[in-house]
Amino acid sequence: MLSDLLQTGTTTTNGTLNYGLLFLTLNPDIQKKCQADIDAIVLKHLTPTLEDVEKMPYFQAFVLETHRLGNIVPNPIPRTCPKDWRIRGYTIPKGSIIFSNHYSVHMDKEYWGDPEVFRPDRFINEKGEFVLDKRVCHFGFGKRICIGITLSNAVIPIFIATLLQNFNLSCVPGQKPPTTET
Ligand code: HEM
Repeated sequence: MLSDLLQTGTTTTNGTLNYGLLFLTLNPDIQKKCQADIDAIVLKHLTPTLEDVEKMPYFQAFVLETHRLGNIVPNPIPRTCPKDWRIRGYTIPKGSIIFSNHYSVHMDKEYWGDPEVFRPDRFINEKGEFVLDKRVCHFGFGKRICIGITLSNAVIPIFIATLLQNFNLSCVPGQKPPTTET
């Protein structure tokens, strides 16, 4: 059980942090806007807290966009249908293996318009507020949703906000910039 928690928790959190730092490095303007959000709320000699993060609309939008485009768990654990199930005119027979496809939801062109673009502003409304979009389903759904949500939602923003408060991230001069291709 402990090894399950360690494995599921480390690869996902580590992967999301890697993507977050990569997106910031490749998008200096977005990085500056995140730093402006952090500097407006957190005094220089203090470390950002979760309460602080809740007051940073652009930074929250940046974290959600990292989950969307990072697609750390594109095809989660398959599930077995426990009984015949009818949904929207379809019958799913008992015993069917169900695969959900988070990647297709996160990259749906019809819904997002420009899914390939890293654009935190898609989660900011006209009043400048952060708007959570439940289409970003990186933790899964329903009864078997990820049990590490609270931990990840604390670790990821605080880790990145603390780094951004103290450092600027940039590509190494004279070297090819890193790529988001795997
Ligand atoms: C960014 C970080 C994370 C992401 C994106 C993520 C994503 C997911 C997803 C998509 C599922 C499958 C949900 C479903 O089937 O509908 C899942 C399940 C799970 N996650 Fe996470 N996870 C993250 C962090 C963590 C952490 C930090 C832990 C533990 C400390 C953890 C423990 C688990 C466990 C044990 C399950 C299986 C739950 C079950 O089957 O009932 N995850 N996670």
